[in-house]
Amino acid sequence: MKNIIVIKCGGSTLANLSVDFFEGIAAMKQKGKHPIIVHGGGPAINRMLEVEKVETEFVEGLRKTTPEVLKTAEKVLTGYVSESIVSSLQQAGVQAIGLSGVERKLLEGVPLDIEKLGLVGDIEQVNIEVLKDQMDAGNIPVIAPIAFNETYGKLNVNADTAASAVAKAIQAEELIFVTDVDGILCGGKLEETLTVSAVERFIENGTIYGGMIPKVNAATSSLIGNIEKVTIANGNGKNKKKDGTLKGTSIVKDKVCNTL
Ligand SMILES: Nc1ncnc2c1ncn2[C@@H]1O[C@H](COP(=O)(O)OP(=O)(O)O)[C@@H](O)[C@H]1O
Ligand SMILES: CC(=O)N[C@@H](CCC(=O)OP(=O)(O)O)C(=O)O
Repeated sequence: MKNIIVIKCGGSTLANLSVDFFEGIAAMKQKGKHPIIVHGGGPAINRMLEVEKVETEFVEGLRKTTPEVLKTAEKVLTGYVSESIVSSLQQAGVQAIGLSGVERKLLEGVPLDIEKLGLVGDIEQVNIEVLKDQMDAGNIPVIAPIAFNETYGKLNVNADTAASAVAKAIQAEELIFVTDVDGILCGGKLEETLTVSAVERFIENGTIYGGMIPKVNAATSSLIGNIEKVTIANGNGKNKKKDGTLKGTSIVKDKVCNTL
């Protein structure tokens, strides 16, 4: 679909998102773009698990998910986090609707490795009709990364992975990861544009680590089909271009060498 922009709001930055940020999304819609939000909520899940005295562990950037952890993750993501984004968008003057990935099988998942990660999924299919129906009704979809699975019922999905799957399936023109840093930093300096192979080198030499790894992997895997531009930017709103769009790191395809 034309003019679709998928915006992934990282849990790291949700508390810092300003009125200005949500008004920016409302302005996008008023200009004829179709924003879709996919959100995380890792820190909020951590806080709730602490209150509930449930232990949690990350394996290669992914939360090992027992049935108990899944219950809490779902409650936090589809409840508190989703509702606060929906209400902020509505305060900015646009209609929004919270959707769990389970809703009408919006996100269909497959377990990655039950033994190692428990109920953690990758996305096998995105049923974009669910999104189209909401957009046709004038609503901005706000998606929580819980996927449906026939065997296990529900799976916990990394929100960067979910955003990338949604962007690819709906053929978005742009994917933006909003996080708590200005973009990809190298020696403290912001890299404004990086090619896929430069990103791979940065992972190899340790410049990119931790939570940035699933994000850049999701970013590079999105650079197929319609998506020409993937940006990683800060949600604090301090880093803006003259036209009001967020400044950050753009990840672009490697130039194809013409060997003829
Ligand atoms: N090269 C890098 N440049 C910037 N941040 C990096 C880099 N490598 C790792 N990071 C880390 O990635 C974090 C963002 O990922 P994460 O915490 O998972 O955010 P989110 O919740 O937004 O998905 C940053 O806060 C930073 O600690
Ligand atoms: C499998 C897995 O790790 N799921 C994540 C889902 C939320 C998420 O990805 O939130 P951020 O965007 O804040 O990282 C979790 O349970 O924390």
